[in-house]
Amino acid sequence: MVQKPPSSSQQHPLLQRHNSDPNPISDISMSNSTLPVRERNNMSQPTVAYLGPRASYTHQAALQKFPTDEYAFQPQTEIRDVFEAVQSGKAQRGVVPFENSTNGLVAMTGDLLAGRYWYHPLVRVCGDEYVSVRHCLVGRAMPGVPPMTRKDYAEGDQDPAGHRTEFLHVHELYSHPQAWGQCEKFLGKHLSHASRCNESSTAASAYLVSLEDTPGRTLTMAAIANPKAAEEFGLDVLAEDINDVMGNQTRFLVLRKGETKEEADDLEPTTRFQVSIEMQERAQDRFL
Ligand SMILES: O=C(O)C(=O)Cc1ccccc1
Repeated sequence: MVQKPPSSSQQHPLLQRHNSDPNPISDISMSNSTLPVRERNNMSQPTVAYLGPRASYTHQAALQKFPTDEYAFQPQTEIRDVFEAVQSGKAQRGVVPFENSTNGLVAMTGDLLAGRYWYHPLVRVCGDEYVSVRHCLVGRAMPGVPPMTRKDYAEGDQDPAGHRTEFLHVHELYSHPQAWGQCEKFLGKHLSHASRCNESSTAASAYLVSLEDTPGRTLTMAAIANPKAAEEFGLDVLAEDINDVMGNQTRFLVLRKGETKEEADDLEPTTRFQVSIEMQERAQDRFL
């Protein structure tokens, strides 16, 4: 589980930071850049591929890690597209979500690192970045209805009926599969009637909801995403801070292409059905 402690000595071995990049493109320093920053296509700048679209948590991790005046940022639709961009050399670095403090490994990243999809033999992990994840329910607000706050939500806990009616009109929820498990209390209490649809990222789910303009449908769809995604795609925040655990964090990995095929050949392909801890151990072999 990821919980960024004050000192790395207190970290679980699987979660220790890997910030040393023996082969940096340039000096990779932290930056406090905030969204939104437009992607640039300046060929002279190294490219960072990330799980997009803009305003995803992964975008935020990429912007925290790489200075926006030195790198071009390239959103990718799927996590495997980030691996592909790094493997093919189209991007010099990749950023993917890896694990979360509330509900653990991001399965697709684990699978790709462990070799279940053995198509990216030269991709290596060369750094990491932590992002505080404060999910919101985003969609179209009823006219005049303000966002539900965490305080409203806590007060709801004391309601003997245990249920509230604010979101009965929402029938379809969209998000990245990892987000459901981080918001189970809120969803169980307010949206147990809604069906859940998996999208490639939280920001992609907000974008999808924003595309719906059929009268009578717009209020029935909502997404779990970053408030910046609501802003980016013209949606309203319907409920703030809906993650079960305050201090919810995700650790993102920075990928780069390995120097030689020999490095890759030292790793054996895994079988399809290895359990998560074995995948994590094997994934560790990919760290530089
Ligand atoms: O980056 C995103 O927006 C994602 O969808 C990945 C994710 C999902 C849940 C928590 C953090 C990152």
